[in-house]
Amino acid sequence: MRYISTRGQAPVLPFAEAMMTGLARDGGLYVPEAIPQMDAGAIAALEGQSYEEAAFRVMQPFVAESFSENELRQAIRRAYQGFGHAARAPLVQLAPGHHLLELFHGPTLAFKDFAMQLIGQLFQVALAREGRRVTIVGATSGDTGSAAIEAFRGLPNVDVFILYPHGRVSEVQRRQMTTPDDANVHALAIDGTFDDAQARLKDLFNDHGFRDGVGLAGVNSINWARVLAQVVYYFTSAVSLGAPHRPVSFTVPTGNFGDIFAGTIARAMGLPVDRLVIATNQNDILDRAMRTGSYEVGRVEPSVSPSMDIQVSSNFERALFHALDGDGAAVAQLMQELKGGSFSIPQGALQHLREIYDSGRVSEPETLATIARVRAETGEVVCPHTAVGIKVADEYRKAGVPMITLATAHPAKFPDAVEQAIGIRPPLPPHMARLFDLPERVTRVENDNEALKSLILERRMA
Ligand SMILES: Cc1ncc(COP(=O)(O)O)c(C=O)c1O
Ligand SMILES: N[C@@H](CCOP(=O)(O)O)C(=O)O
Repeated sequence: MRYISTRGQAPVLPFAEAMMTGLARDGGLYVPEAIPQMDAGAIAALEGQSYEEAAFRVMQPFVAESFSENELRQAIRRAYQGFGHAARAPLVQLAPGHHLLELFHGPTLAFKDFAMQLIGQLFQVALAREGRRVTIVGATSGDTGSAAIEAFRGLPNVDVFILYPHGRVSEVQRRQMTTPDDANVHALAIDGTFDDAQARLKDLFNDHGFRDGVGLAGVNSINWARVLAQVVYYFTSAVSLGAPHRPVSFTVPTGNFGDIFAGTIARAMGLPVDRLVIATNQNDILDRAMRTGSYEVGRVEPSVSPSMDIQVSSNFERALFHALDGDGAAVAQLMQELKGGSFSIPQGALQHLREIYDSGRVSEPETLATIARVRAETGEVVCPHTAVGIKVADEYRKAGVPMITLATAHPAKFPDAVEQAIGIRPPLPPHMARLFDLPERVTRVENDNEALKSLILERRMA
């Protein structure tokens, strides 16, 4: 399996290289040249298997040229052994025909752990094999950062720099990033929004001299390996509700479009997915784009679901690439137009996207009201991102097609929002009991590439 860039001008790479590279050298995102297929028999055979076995079967064709079967199995075993639930990604029924897929049983309590724990393992195999070291720089609206720090802290051949928007993540999220005392971990609070952090990260990748000099690697969902690991739970949850014998739909709280794009890959591999529903908070660029065909960047407005406070949604580029039949030049042209603030999705591509995705937007009062309603009706306490998903899912539920809403984070990561909605502060699990007692270590940085480059050069342990 070879990986190509969505902009068509970067070297074609095998899986391990695409994983270590992050952003393609032409500014695009790596995608597989072809999507491996799973027929109905292979999908049905996932029934009753462990999460680890399902992960192996789903991912192996994508990575076979880079990792042996044994390397992949070991990496998967190590990645998920620390999860707090035997099923890894359990399903809970919310109402008849509506299920929550709980993706927050990993060490940092958000769905990011599924991919980050695995790529932490795969990076170690690849780095040891090549005797290399890398400088990971990540941009986060709260959850990617803590998951990356947890996966890479203390490793001798990796420095981790995480950029988060100052004052725009929850206190639990911030402390998860600022309290680890490992010398290779650097939390950086940028003066700006998540979009600014992500733009600076892409600038670093597009500065080839700097990139090559520090061995820059990325663990945001610009990294194909992040998307791949997230494909697995679409299969395991759908199979436990009757796939491949009946279709299911998914509603996905969406920001950078990585998680829902993983669902798109599951569907392209042969999983019978009826609808993939994009759920946004008030930062609703994706919902507007689906409704109007115009992708227009607005201001990032802080919300009670801060991890989705995103306007420039990285992985939408991957969806466009597929919708444009793999025309890298056309994608590059749209991304060029985006520098001016907007582009129009070509009509054929928009039609293709609408065949796969529905979308909805949830306001702040609606998010809080949904947390309260779910608590009253089911006893479940959900995080604000999950509440956004549940509200939109309810608009698209259909008789005979189970709806699975992705519960992307644990409510204890967002105690202020949950308390505002239901008057309860959900407790942190025991392994995080000391979070509020530990000293914080963070550096404020300007929203400026030269300042950022100097800081990284000064701090890395090369
Ligand atoms: C809790 C939570 N929910 C939803 C999302 C949106 O996921 P994606 O960016 O993959 O669309 C994020 C972060 O991105 C998140 O941290
Ligand atoms: N919500 C994310 C934003 C970054 O998304 P990624 O999936 O591209 O890493 C976060 O919590 O940081």
